[in-house]
Amino acid sequence: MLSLKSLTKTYRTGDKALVSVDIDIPNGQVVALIGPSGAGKSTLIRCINRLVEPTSGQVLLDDVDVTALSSSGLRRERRRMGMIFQEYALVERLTVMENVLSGRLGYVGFWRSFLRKYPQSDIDEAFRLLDRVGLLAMADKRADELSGGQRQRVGICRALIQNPALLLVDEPTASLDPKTSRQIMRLICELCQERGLAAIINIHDVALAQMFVQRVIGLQSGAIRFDGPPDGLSPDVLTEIYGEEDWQATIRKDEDEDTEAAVA
Ligand SMILES: Nc1ncnc2c1ncn2[C@@H]1O[C@H](COP(=O)(O)OP(=O)(O)OP(=O)(O)O)[C@@H](O)[C@H]1O
Repeated sequence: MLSLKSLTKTYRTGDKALVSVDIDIPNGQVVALIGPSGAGKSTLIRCINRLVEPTSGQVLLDDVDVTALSSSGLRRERRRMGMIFQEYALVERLTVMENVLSGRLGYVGFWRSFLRKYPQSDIDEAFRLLDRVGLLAMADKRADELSGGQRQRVGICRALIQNPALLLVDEPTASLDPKTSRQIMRLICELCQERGLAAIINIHDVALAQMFVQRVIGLQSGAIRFDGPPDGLSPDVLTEIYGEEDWQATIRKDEDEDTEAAVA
């Protein structure tokens, strides 16, 4: 379980990026974080693993107070938080397998990591994960030979091989075409369910979020304006989060769901 308690971030510039945010996310639940540019979505994700230091409030992951950890304790705890990025953050000249195994760097000792010599159990797990995401045949390809969707699958494997308790996902589909975006969202949600993993996905595409997650949190000016199931995103709610707009075309309709189920 992830609990954010009165999480607040004010940058040195005076920008109030988060204002007393309270969220509980049980294991296995995938949450989409939506909101306009500047709402505080990236800040929220980065405060959870303290890439951005919160100004006040608490982050509790399975009763560990992440906000109270020393730097060595924080390093250990970050292993339990897998991150998936918009731009994949792969090492281009390394193979798919090496990129996946780099997710284990926080666990292996200095010499093993320096020599990139991983235990056989890690290598076996990397093969299992690549098989799960449909990339087994590509294990020896260089990362720079992959498509965007394939790269994101490698990024997903690298996060999962950490054996995390939580996935922090920052705009995973922003660089992908619509079909690949759906495949990646579906994959992330399935994997979280299979592994009982909690996840927060920062996503701009409201309709895509509605298709796949059980819960949506809408941020605006650093505060939560909506927290509920995807079908609760009415035009009024979207107007409160984003401002005045014709929302009918954005809100997902039941017919879309039927089409999606038919092509899946
Ligand atoms: N390093 C920083 N220093 C000062 N202010 C910052 C910093 N990073 C973000 N901000 C401010 O904090 C607020 C929230 O920014 P944040 O990047 O978290 O929003 P976001 O919802 O992720 O936006 P986007 O969707 O455009 O990525 C904005 O007002 C932004 O200008």
